[in-house]
Amino acid sequence: MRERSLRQANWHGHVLAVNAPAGLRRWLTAGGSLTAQLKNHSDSFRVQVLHQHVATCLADEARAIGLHRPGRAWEREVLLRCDNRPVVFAHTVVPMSADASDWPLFSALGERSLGTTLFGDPRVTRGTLEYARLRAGHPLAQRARAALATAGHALPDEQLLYARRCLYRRRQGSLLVTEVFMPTVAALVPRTLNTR
Ligand SMILES: C=C(O[C@@H]1C=C(C(=O)O)C=C[C@H]1O)C(=O)O
Repeated sequence: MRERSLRQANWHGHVLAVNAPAGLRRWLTAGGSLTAQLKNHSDSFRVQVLHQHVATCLADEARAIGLHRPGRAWEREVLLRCDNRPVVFAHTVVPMSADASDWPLFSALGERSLGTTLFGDPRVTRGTLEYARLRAGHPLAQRARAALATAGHALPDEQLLYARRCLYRRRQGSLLVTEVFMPTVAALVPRTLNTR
């Protein structure tokens, strides 16, 4: 049981349940596209693709994407960088049952933001946001730390990581986006005259 609890998070429907610091809470609860928000808080924004491949989905996301147990899914993991500093580790899964017509742009995204294909598409519906504080043993916390360490921005082991996830649907397909926010995101400042 202990092993299971370390590798799975308690996802809550209300951000206050995870007791996130105020500076993070506003990001966790921000509506609309995270990409658009981050672009408005930086002079340069980049999606660094870590990988996009077939993998076994995580234990605490199987049911969310309609699987009875962890199974194969398309998995995309990226670091979102503001002014070249990684601020969000994002993990997206699409069940293999989805076909190309459900998410026509997903497989060829490259360094384009997934958000640009979700927001503005009238066929996409967005579910409710869920929030969690990830223990150090959660696979997404481990992957986020590894990605940050590789990028030269290692986090102390005791650093708490807060995440949110949201289920998107389009035609017969589902797509689950989980975003792990780095503490540095709280220091971003809006660009008031951003004309991009
Ligand atoms: C869902 C969005 O797309 C963002 C970009 C992602 C990507 O390119 O893989 C993943 C998650 C998001 O942080 C968004 O911008 O809101």
